[in-house]
Amino acid sequence: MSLKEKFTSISPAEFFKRNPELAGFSNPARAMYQSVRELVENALDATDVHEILPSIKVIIDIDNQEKQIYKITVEDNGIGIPPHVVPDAFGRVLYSSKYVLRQTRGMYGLGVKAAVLYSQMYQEKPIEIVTSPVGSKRIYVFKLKIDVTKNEPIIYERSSISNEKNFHGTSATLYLLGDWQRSKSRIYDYIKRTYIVAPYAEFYFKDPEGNVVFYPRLTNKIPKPPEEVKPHPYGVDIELLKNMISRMKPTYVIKDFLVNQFQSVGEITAQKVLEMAKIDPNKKISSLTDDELSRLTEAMKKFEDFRPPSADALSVIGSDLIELSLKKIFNPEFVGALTRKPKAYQGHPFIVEVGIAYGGQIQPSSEPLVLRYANKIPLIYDEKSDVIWKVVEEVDWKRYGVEGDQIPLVVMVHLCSTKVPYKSAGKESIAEVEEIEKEIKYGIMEVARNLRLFISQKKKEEETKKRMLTYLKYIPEVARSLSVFLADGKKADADKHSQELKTKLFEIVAKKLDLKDLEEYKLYKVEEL
Ligand SMILES: Nc1ncnc2c1ncn2[C@@H]1O[C@H](COP(=O)(O)OP(=O)(O)OP(=O)(O)O)[C@@H](O)[C@H]1O
Repeated sequence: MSLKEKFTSISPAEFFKRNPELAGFSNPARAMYQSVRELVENALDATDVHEILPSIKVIIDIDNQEKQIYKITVEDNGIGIPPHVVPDAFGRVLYSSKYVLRQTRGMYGLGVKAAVLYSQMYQEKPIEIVTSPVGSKRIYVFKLKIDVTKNEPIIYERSSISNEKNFHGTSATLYLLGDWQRSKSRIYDYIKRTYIVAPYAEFYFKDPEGNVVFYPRLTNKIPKPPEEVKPHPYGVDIELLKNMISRMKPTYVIKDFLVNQFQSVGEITAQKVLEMAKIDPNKKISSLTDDELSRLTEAMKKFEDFRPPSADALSVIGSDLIELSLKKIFNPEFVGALTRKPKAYQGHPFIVEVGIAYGGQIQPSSEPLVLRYANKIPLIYDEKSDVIWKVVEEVDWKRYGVEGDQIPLVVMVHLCSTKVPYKSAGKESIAEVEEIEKEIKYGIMEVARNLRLFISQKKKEEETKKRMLTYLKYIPEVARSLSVFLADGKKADADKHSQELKTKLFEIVAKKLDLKDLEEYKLYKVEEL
């Protein structure tokens, strides 16, 4: 037995090739779903974040029936990709344009590369990218794979053609070992739920069985795009400080550095923080010792008077769009939505939005249908381990008037943040961060109160209607008896009195019951009641 270990290091590409499940590629069905997701999310980030109304095409074909190899193409009308970055964007793990403080669907610089790695593990065709940046006179075509050991792209083909029609956007085609039957419902769900929060987008989807679904654009109103922001002092650590300092002029003095490079720090605040950290405000950043950096980090965390992190980096969906979509998709009786005020956790700003739909054509079920979203991405898998599910499950829906074993209830929650605390790189569930959990709870309670009002109003109306219908049965009889009494045996008078009395009695009862819509009842025929 040897007591010696052999040490080596591996590249990030090798790491994710060895552990594909960490990025959501645990089996052919999940891999197929995840690949569609990564491509669609990149397509949306390339459009709505840049105020382009998205037109997105997703086409899945079977490429080799026997081996179950599928061809997945996603095409967008986004900003396109400059040709010199295409190889790295698709062929170098942890290469991204999204490592900035701004809300985007992408975060890790991994998604599409994880799909390429999985793709090349079970079949030989490279990924094909066709792209043209906005205003470009050429359309660029690339075919590439990833050199797993070196974590760099291997380019098989690079060419370009003239861009006659001013096309801008990107089309990416991947071949991969998949399982359509087992991923079908999730992929359909994913596209539909993506559309629910992006009704300003249009989606064309063709599945490998040849079925086509088209989701039309419902509105041209596109939510305000997120802006890039500076870091907030509550979010710093020693490494972040060192990293920022290494990219600055060495002669920069620490006070100016704090004021100019962070949000929520003015001259006076900087002065106070530096006093707390016992650092000379005029000291050059390049000469700060490790000990001083550590004291500074602590002071920044402890200082209580910073303004909260700016929400400019966030882009909400908005309550009107949420309501519009829930109405259109579920055709409910009640719909309500709200966007909460910005809050922060660990220096990261976040906003929670909630939408509730109830009744109408919603399919009743023993549990509410929970639609979870993070930075506009629908989360489909791992529902039960998500903080949103936990909060919805803890709500006592009976308190809000939702009763019965089968309830027609949809609860949608959207969390947007510059840093969504996902539980894994596959981005399927959100961790339990106390501040976020609270916001979700308050958001749901607020909309649910309107639902309670609606339900109790509806109940009252139903009860009133029942009572009215009961009175309607007696009115003709009472009117007839009274009219005979008033008419002293004259038949013509009796008929006249009866008619007048009926109208009068109807009015008295309706007034007493505070009925608004009388026309409905006038149409009832007593014999039918
Ligand atoms: N359709 C597209 N249009 C424009 N740029 C794209 C497109 N697809 C990919 N990119 C660029 O390639 C980069 C890498 O994409 P990738 O999916 O690997 O990671 P990401 O989206 O940055 O993060 P994540 O791993 O969280 O998805 C993106 O940051 C983006 O700049």
